[in-house]
Amino acid sequence: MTAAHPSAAHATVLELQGVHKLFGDNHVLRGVDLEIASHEVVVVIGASGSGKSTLMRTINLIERFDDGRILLSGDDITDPAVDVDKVRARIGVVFQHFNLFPHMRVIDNVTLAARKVHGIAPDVARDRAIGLLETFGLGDKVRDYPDRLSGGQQQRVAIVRAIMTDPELLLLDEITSALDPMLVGEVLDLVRDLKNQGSTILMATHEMSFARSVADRIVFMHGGRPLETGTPEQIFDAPREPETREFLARITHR
Ligand SMILES: Nc1ncnc2c1ncn2[C@@H]1O[C@H](COP(=O)(O)OP(=O)(O)OP(=O)(O)O)[C@@H](O)[C@H]1O
Repeated sequence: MTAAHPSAAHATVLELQGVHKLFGDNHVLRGVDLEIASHEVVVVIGASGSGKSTLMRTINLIERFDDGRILLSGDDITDPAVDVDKVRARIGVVFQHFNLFPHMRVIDNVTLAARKVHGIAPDVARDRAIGLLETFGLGDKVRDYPDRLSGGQQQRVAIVRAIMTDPELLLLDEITSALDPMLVGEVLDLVRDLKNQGSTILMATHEMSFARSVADRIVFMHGGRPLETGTPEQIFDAPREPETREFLARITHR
């Protein structure tokens, strides 16, 4: 397995410049600067409430933010004139809760937004969905309803849905937090497959061993901004900042 490493040869997919977000007087994001290169897997770690989900939701334009800029492959997606649906077709998102429609079969869950929001022709969407479901071991679930699937299978379906538009960036927000521990591995294996296929991924997780094995770069969020960023070895084995050391000691002993 060859890990993708950020280098000058890789184009920048995502760039955050001084992003601030407040909920009332709760100043959650305090000037976040972050760059992600093409094919890079960046994992965001940090204490509960440090703003990881808010960061994800801000990038996908679910949360309005208060200051700063976000560029996607050089395009300012925070310009008020942007077409939000077009931006969202370029960013795949998976949340903690799968949010599949219970009354729709897997194939329809996977193709719905691609057809209705992103304008992909129904037969093209269907062929692509079946191909992806087969690739990720869900080929026999195409016509099932979500309640016939395990939580891990449902989350894999949600990931397939997120990559239907072949997005430039995939945001994965605590995608294993709601799963039975037995089912976490199959979902993380799919993320590993996506990395090996060259996806560009920003992921928030509490799965530290996965972060260590898959991330090209770890971002430690603290005090509303990335306090420390580095390779997994730098962050987990030789953190510079006392806050990083304290966080890691706490989760190790949990
Ligand atoms: N919709 C909202 N309205 C008001 N406050 C919010 C909202 N969403 C998040 N917050 C606040 O923003 C802060 C950061 O929350 P966020 O969910 O981003 O943290 P997190 O790092 O993802 O936490 P966790 O690891 O528990 O998922 C918290 O203080 C939270 O209460």
